Amino acid sequence: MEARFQEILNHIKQPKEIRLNNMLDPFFLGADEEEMTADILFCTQEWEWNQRNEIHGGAIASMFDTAMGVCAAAFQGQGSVSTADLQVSFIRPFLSGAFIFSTQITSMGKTLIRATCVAREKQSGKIVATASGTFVPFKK
Ligand SMILES: CCCCCCCCCC(=O)SCCNC(=O)CCNC(=O)[C@H](O)C(C)(C)COP(=O)(O)OP(=O)(O)OC[C@H]1O[C@@H](n2cnc3c(N)ncnc32)[C@H](O)[C@@H]1OP(=O)(O)O
Repeated sequence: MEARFQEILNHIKQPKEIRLNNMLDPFFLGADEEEMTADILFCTQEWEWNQRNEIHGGAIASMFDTAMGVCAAAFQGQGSVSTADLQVSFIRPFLSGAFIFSTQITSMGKTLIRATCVAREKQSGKIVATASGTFVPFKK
């Protein structure tokens, strides 16, 4: 399973051009295949700041999209996915540092893959945001 995650992360970070997934720089920490859970780390960067030097909500939503999308693709086993919907709750501001995004695939359906994700500040373990998302295997 680790090899599958690394393959997907290398694939989405591989292009030389400036792309959002390259810039967010997700780092795989670990996964449990039976439980369909995985942890992905993001280290905050200055370009993600808003006007108060917090991480912009759009960047946080992108981290959730990438974390859950990578998990959906990895546990699905082959190919890629598209995001059908994404809901985010911003609980505490993301200040500088590292954040662990823990995804749970809650349903691996015939057409839809449903996921939830909890983001915690690495240093304190405090929950800073939660999200849910729906993903569809990419058919093109
Ligand atoms: C000029 C206009 C420009 C407009 C365009 C720019 C748009 C930019 C949009 C953004 O990107 S904003 C960034 C994304 N959103 C967040 O980071 C919001 C994070 N969530 C919160 O701060 C609160 O949940 C929220 C204000 C939305 C709701 O208030 P609550 O009453 O539910 O929470 P509360 O005020 O009790 O704060 C929750 C926790 O956050 C902590 N907190 C809040 N602000 C903090 C802060 N600044 N620094 C450190 N901790 C902070 C607060 O201490 C508390 O910790 P504890 O539970 O441990 O006590």
